[in-house]
Amino acid sequence: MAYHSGPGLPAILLQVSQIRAQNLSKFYPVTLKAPGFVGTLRHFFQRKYKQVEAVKGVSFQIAPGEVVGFLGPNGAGKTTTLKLLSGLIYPSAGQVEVAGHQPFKREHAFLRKITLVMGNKQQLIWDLPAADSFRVNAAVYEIPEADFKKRVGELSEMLALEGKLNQPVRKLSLGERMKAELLAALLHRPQVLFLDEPTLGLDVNAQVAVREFLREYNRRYQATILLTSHYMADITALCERVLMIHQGSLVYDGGLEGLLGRFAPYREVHIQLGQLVEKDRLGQYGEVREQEGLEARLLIRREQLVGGVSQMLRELPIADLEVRDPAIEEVIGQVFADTRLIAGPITDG
Ligand SMILES: Nc1ncnc2c1ncn2[C@@H]1O[C@H](COP(=O)(O)OP(=O)(O)OP(=O)(O)O)[C@@H](O)[C@H]1O
Repeated sequence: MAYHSGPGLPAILLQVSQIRAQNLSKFYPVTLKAPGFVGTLRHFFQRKYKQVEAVKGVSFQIAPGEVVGFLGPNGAGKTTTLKLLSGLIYPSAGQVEVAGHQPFKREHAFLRKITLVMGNKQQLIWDLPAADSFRVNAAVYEIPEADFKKRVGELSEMLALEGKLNQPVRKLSLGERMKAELLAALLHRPQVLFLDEPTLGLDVNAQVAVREFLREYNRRYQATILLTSHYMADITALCERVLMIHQGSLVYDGGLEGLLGRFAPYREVHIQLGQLVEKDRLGQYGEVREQEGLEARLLIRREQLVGGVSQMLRELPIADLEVRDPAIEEVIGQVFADTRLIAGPITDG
């Protein structure tokens, strides 16, 4: 059995996996219907189906206590994978094991160990105070009264939600509501957290608060977290390792740094000029991304970097020059815009 060996992972974590997917696939049957009345009639008598291959032969393992980012463009298969891992849907093929259970069996012992939070769905009852919804969760998960009170106190302090739990959920701000959703989802103290866009739509301060809470929750309870987010700041702040999925297939499993190295076909060159140079002239050395006064930022393809930089130093009035990796957001955008980049082995090596 192969284990992930990402950078900085303590050796003890390499011995077991909390989440294991092996050739995991999910195909959804969808009906095909030609447009118009004739199409509807034909569809009524002779239904035609096609398979949407939402997840195709995905394999990975996640060790206890790891926080892993799950990246991919819209429709890539992230939510479907999270639903497979939390047992909401049955796999079409392959194996899946989470916390020692086969998720689709939905055993009580399994449900006590996991939670699934979807940023676009809510479980709290709109017209009731969050505290009342927490009571429902406590009953479902059979949490003893003393533990319940202790956990609500502890989590509401970590989430800075004190004083907010006794008013109807509809009166909370979006950020407070999301934090209350997290509190409800974590009352049974799950070991494995599947988080689908937990910061969706939140303002920057609330995003930071949720991020810090998740980091602290992971540290305090050694919880395993698999997290999707369209905000790269969530991923860079929380995850050393990322999985990237594209059109249902896993295209990358490794460190964030390795993702840059593998997928960024260019590097960023920041220059400080001694005197003004026209943009057209700068453009001869690379793609000018920004130019303001004497400062400019260019993208130069990796294979042309050494030659390009030496030429700039020879021909331009350069006062200072620095070569950096491009921002991870730009890299991801580039990967998804250019699918040729994602053919090849899955590795960060
Ligand atoms: N119940 C369903 N029936 C049919 N097709 C589905 C169903 N659920 C998802 N799909 C399709 O499966 C593919 C993967 O969808 P999924 O929701 O897993 O993607 P995603 O990566 O989570 O996307 P997003 O970032 O937009 O949420 C898409 O093509 C989607 O249209």
